[in-house]
Amino acid sequence: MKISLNNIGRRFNKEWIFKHISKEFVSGNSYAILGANGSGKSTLISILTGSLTPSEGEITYSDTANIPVESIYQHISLAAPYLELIETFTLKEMVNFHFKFKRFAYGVDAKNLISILGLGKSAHKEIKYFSSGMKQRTKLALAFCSDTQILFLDEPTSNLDVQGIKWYQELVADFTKDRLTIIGSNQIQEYEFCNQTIQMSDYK
Ligand SMILES: Nc1ncnc2c1ncn2[C@@H]1O[C@H](COP(=O)(O)OP(=O)(O)OP(=O)(O)O)[C@@H](O)[C@H]1O
Repeated sequence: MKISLNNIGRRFNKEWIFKHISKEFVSGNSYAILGANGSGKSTLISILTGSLTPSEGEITYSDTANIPVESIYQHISLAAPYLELIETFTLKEMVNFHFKFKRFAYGVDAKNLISILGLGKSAHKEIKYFSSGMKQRTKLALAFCSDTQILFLDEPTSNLDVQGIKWYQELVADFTKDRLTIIGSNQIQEYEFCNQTIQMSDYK
């Protein structure tokens, strides 16, 4: 899988957030999109996931053939602060619902996903009663454990404690092989495994 950006720029009203990004993102690699608060990391991720259009430039997705932007959602997983879980579902219902649309990664099923999460005791608790860290773990586990070629993580360790960060790093080791992983971050512990970095300040 390859995502190609050709001279991409995005503005909101008259303010250009970034300009002239030309870059290829290729499976088997992990990319960290880095920059200060408000520098445009989440905006770039929204363009890469196909949920926001660029103001200028072209984005193309290709595997064995080109994939139209309207279909790319089938190939991606995303965990991000602005992506909400369904609060009235229990954890078990949330997992079952998510995997109506995505397949489980190799070797994972609903039962051991909840065990990977370490939330077996909360399987029948509604998400609205979860702490912010429990919600973040749930978002991450759903994204990592889906059988998708592209994994997007925006601020993946927000709300995680020290143990949670270690748990996140174990998921990275277990579930990013052969995938295209793209992380929006300004925390080293989230992206130190990435072999490529993109600095938003280079595109102002
Ligand atoms: N829908 C929108 N309308 C207007 N401005 C927007 C919109 N979305 C984002 N912006 C602006 O774009 C800029 C980049 O925001 P973005 O959320 O991409 O930054 P970020 O690098 O992800 O920040 P953070 O590290 O704080 O999450 C900010 O100035 C923000 O106000």
